[in-house]
This record gives sequence, C-alpha cells and structure tokens, in this order.
Amino acid sequence: MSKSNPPRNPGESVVVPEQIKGRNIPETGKNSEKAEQAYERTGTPILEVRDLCHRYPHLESNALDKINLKVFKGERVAVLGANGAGKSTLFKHLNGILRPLSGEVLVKGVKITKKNVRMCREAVGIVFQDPDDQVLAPSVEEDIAFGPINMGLSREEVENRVKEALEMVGLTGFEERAPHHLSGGQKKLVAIAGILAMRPEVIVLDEPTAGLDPLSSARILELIMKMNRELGITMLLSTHDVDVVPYFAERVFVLHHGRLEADGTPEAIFNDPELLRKAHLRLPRVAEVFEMLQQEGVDVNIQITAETARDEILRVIGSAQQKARMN
Ligand SMILES: Nc1ncnc2c1ncn2[C@@H]1O[C@H](COP(=O)(O)OP(=O)(O)OP(=O)(O)O)[C@@H](O)[C@H]1O
Repeated sequence: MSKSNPPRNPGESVVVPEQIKGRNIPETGKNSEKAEQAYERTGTPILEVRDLCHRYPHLESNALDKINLKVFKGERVAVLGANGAGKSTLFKHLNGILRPLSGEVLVKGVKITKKNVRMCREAVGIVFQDPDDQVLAPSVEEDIAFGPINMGLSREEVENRVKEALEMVGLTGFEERAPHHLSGGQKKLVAIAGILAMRPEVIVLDEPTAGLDPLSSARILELIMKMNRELGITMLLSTHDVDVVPYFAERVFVLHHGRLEADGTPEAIFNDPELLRKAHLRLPRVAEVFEMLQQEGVDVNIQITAETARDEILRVIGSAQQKARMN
C-alpha cells in the first residue's frame, strides 16, 4: 500500500495462536489428507486472475505484470512480497475496486464487469490494511450494519448478521462503542466483522497483523483460521511476517516487482533460497536455525514449524545415539 507499514522489530517473537500451536498445526502440502479434504483443486476456481496488468497513472512501469493465478474454494493462501511488490494492487483487483489495464479477473468463473461488480463485492470482501480507511460509522453496530443494509436486507436480517458477526470476532457488547475510541486491534476486528456480515465466500486481508502487538496478531490469525474452518470461507492474506505463514497457509504466492514469481506450498517456497533472495524475503526463524546447522555440516533437513523442527531434532539425536552405541 502507499501507506508505509509500522516498523517491526526483527527479533520480535511470534505468538502462535493456541488453536494452531503444536499438534494442532494444520497440515500443509500435497500429502496432507486434511488439506486435500479441505478444498477441491479441480473445477471452477473461486477466484481466477488471467494475464492481469495494472499501471497507475504517470508511472512508467506496470504495478502488476501478466499475473496468472487460481484460488479454490476453502483454501488459505498467503501472498508474500516486499514493500511495493504489488500485493495491495492485486487485492484491489479481486473485487473490482481497480480495473485492469489488460487481462481479467473472474469470480466463480464469471469475469468482473461494471454490471456485476456489486455481486462480486458481496462474494469477495476486502479488509484493508488500515482500519481507519474502512471503519467510518459513529458506532460499531452501525458500521457493521452498513454492508448488509446496502445489500437491501430486512432490518431483522441486518440485526441478525450484526449480532452473528460480533459474536464471531468476539466483540459482543461493543455495539454502542465509538470505533475511534477502540484500540488498533479492536478496530481491525470491527473491520473484519463488517465484511463478515455480508457473508462473503472469500475474504482478502491486506497485512492483517501489521502494527499489532504479538497477542493481538495471534487473535487475528486465530479468527482467520476459525472463519476458514467453521464457515468455509476462502482466505487470502498478504503479510511480511514469514514466521506465521507456515502455521496457517496451505499455499503461498510470491510477488516481486509486480510479477508472480512462485505459487507453491510453504515447504516448497521456504526451501527455495534463490527465490527468497530474489523476492527480498527471509526464512522463518525456525528454518534459519536449520540452515545454520546445515552450514555447520549437520545432516538436517530445513523445517519451518516448531513441531516439525522438534521431530527433526529428535531424529538427528536418535541417529547420533545409535551411531555412538555401534562404536
Ligand atoms: N495509488 C497509487 N498511485 C500510484 N502508484 C501507486 C499507487 N498505489 C501503489 N502504487 C505503486 O504501485 C506499486 C505496488 O504497490 P502496492 O501498494 O500494490 O505494493 P504492496 O506489495 O502492497 O506494498 P506494501 O507491502 O508496502 O504494502 C508500488 O510501486 C507503489 O508505489
């Protein structure tokens, strides 16, 4: 986004939501039965981008250059890329906020046009990086009701949806509060509730944890997992926080200078040092330790989550003990 991200402390530790810690880490990758059950990678993608190019006025190069990608129902996808890579620009195309210079975006197989853009915005909701761009009404309740009222829903239905969305994000009791008196984390939850109340099939979140403390970040990530698991909502989010990516993403898109450099599982992406270097990304902290061990000549495979790291360390210790016994 044009707004710069608040600086992050490079040594800041990651708070992994309890639900996705340890043994409950969602399995990722092609071999994961759970992941395979969670979504069907065949048939019509819920979102498809074909040869998408975007150019902002007065700029010489494209902010997006021939992007092709598909997202399937129920997937959790992370979009990684350095500042200015094009993540926000891509997101604004996914529900027709921006119009392509060339190429097209399809929602459930239908190309976004002027005529159907409203329907597309109901299906694909976007949570912007800065909640102040989104949460504008004088009270939380009015803010969340805004989308459903615009959809022409009855008063009773609007009330139901506001109640349901507040429950989902854990802000029941905040109805009368003024959004500008809430904390950054609470405002972010109100922004998510406003989108949720429209019952979208896809939620796109631009840097949902930027500027939040570790606990608030964990709460947002927990909510993202819950919306995916319990409501079946397809989730796309951009982040600079590579440490959390392996804990929630089944698939990762890497953007660099407006191009899609890679589309793969977190394991595949984080096992490609050349790609990470090119896209100005780094390994998750856990993986950095394994990379250092490899450089020391230890026979380990790079791991990206705490749980698989523990298993790998136990494997190495086990084989060292076995060798010692044989000698
Ligand atoms: N409204 C705009 N007008 C002109 N140029 C823009 C505008 N918005 C973004 N850009 C430019 O387009 C490119 C992509 O920006 P974009 O905000 O999509 O990147 P990003 O990956 O979301 O970055 P960040 O991680 O910093 O949010 C950048 O070069 C940026 O300067």
